[in-house]
Amino acid sequence: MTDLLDKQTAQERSTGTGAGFAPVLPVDIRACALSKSFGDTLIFSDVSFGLSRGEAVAIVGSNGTGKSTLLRCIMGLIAADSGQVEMLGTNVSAARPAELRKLRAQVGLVSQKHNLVPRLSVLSNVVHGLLGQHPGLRHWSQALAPTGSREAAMEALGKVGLADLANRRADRLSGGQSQRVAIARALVGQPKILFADEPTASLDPAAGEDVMDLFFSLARKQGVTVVFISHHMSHALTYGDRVLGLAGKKLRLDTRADHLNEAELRELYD
Ligand SMILES: Nc1ncnc2c1ncn2[C@@H]1O[C@H](COP(=O)(O)OP(=O)(O)OP(=O)(O)O)[C@@H](O)[C@H]1O
Repeated sequence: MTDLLDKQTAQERSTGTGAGFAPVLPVDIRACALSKSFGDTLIFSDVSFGLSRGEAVAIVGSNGTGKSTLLRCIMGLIAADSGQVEMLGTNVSAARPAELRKLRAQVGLVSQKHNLVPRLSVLSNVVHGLLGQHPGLRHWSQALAPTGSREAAMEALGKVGLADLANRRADRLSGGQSQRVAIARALVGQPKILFADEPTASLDPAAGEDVMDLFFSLARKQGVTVVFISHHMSHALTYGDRVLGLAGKKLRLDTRADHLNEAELRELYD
């Protein structure tokens, strides 16, 4: 579980001071002894960790070690076979559908394939980020959305530097622009937790760096707790406060990023 040092790291970042005693922050995510198999194939077992408010944690590991599966278990998109997940004080594993919907409205996701609706405008795609809070047709298209929602979506687009592309169809964007729209969509509802599954996988190195910088500067400004999967060791060490490593069907690593170097991280892949 999260130690006091990790809590102080998150607090130091959120206050920007790094000085004095930090109050203990709430634990936003607590995973306890999670195990998951698909059929007869065990993916991982006995995975436990906790994340404090405002912490950024990178999940790393070789292909197929179960990083995405772990993320989906934490988010309650699939059920773990055993163990428990608590998110923002709700027991995800035992939550009723209405509780899960309420929880998901406080959570944002940026995935590898940004999953925009291609034939809709950029602005409508960002308005979709409010569907968790306002289910229904009014938040399907910007033309139907209430003024407040349209304004929130425009503000989010402004933060990612794409306000001037609000009316462009999403399928006319470059990969980097699409991923920025996906970030705006994830942030528009002011989530408490952001999940990102290899957010730079489809981008060239320069665009990937830009997207990571933008994603983390916005997330940190808003004090959001971030869980991200990355195959880039430098990203894990630069943007994560902590690194969780999956290998051999177990959580093999749970270490502060500033206590790790790339060579140590590479050992996880041997
Ligand atoms: N719905 C599913 N049904 C059966 N097997 C699955 C399912 N989803 C994932 N798997 C398997 O579980 C294992 C872990 O997959 P997962 O996508 O979680 O790994 P990963 O670490 O995220 O991989 P990568 O780094 O390649 O993205 C893989 O062997 C995958 O084929």
